[in-house]
Amino acid sequence: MKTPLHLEIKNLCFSRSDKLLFNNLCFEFERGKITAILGPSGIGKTTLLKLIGGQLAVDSGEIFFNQSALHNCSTDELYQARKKMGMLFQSGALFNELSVFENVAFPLREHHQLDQSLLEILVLMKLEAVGLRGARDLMPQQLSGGMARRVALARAIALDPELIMYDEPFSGQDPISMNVLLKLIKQLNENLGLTSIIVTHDVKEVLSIADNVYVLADEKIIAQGSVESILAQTENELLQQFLLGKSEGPVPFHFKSDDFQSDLQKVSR
Ligand SMILES: Nc1ncnc2c1ncn2[C@@H]1O[C@H](COP(=O)(O)OP(=O)(O)OP(=O)(O)O)[C@@H](O)[C@H]1O
Repeated sequence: MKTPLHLEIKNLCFSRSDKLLFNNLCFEFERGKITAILGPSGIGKTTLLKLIGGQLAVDSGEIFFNQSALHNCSTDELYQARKKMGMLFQSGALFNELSVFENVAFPLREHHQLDQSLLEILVLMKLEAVGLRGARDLMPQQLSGGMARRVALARAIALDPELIMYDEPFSGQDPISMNVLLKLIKQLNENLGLTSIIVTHDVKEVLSIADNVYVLADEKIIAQGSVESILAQTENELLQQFLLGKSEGPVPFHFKSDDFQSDLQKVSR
């Protein structure tokens, strides 16, 4: 028997400022797996994460989390579901006026009435998981970019989420920090039994840890499946251009415009 999906999106349609982003798309996220969402800039990857997290509402379509409908649930049900989701957003800034310890403690204080010793144990466990227990007393300004990202990750897992969504977790990282983060995401996924969704432009890197991949372009899913099956689609020109980052291919260099000659003739002399 097929294991029930952790998260399922059916027939999603969504527009933003009159621009159609998703035209009847379906996604399946298996429990315990890492799924990468890839696609050119502005295609709607961050928007998809916001739809899953309920920060945006679908125009039409259905979203099921643990087989419960999120697209038409009450505010309280959405709040309960969101407690099971961790998010690490691109701009996932830490609170500058709070220490590393207090940043990680923040969601625990917000959602639970814990006594101080239990709170400390939980925070130290999360910091240990990202290798930064020794940095508990530092302030965010004292951290490198990579360390700050790891503290944000410790904060994202503070409430023991089932699902974690990463938006561009590697942006601005040097190669060493990038590899540390990749390893960490994979380890957390395995050790905590998380379902992970990663939106990123770092194609090669994310394919090294992902189980499944969706590639978006032109309001559609142009490829989906295991990493192996995606890489094997050598005849899919659009996919290849995207995966290999080629400047030549189906994705045009020129923004849609009128004929160049007639445009030049219109220039008043
Ligand atoms: N608050 C907003 N109001 C209106 N339109 C928005 C808003 N935020 C984003 N958009 C538009 O929605 C589209 C999708 O944006 P989104 O950030 O989801 O793309 P993306 O694929 O994540 O891009 P990138 O890879 O550059 O981060 C873009 O055309 C963007 O201009």
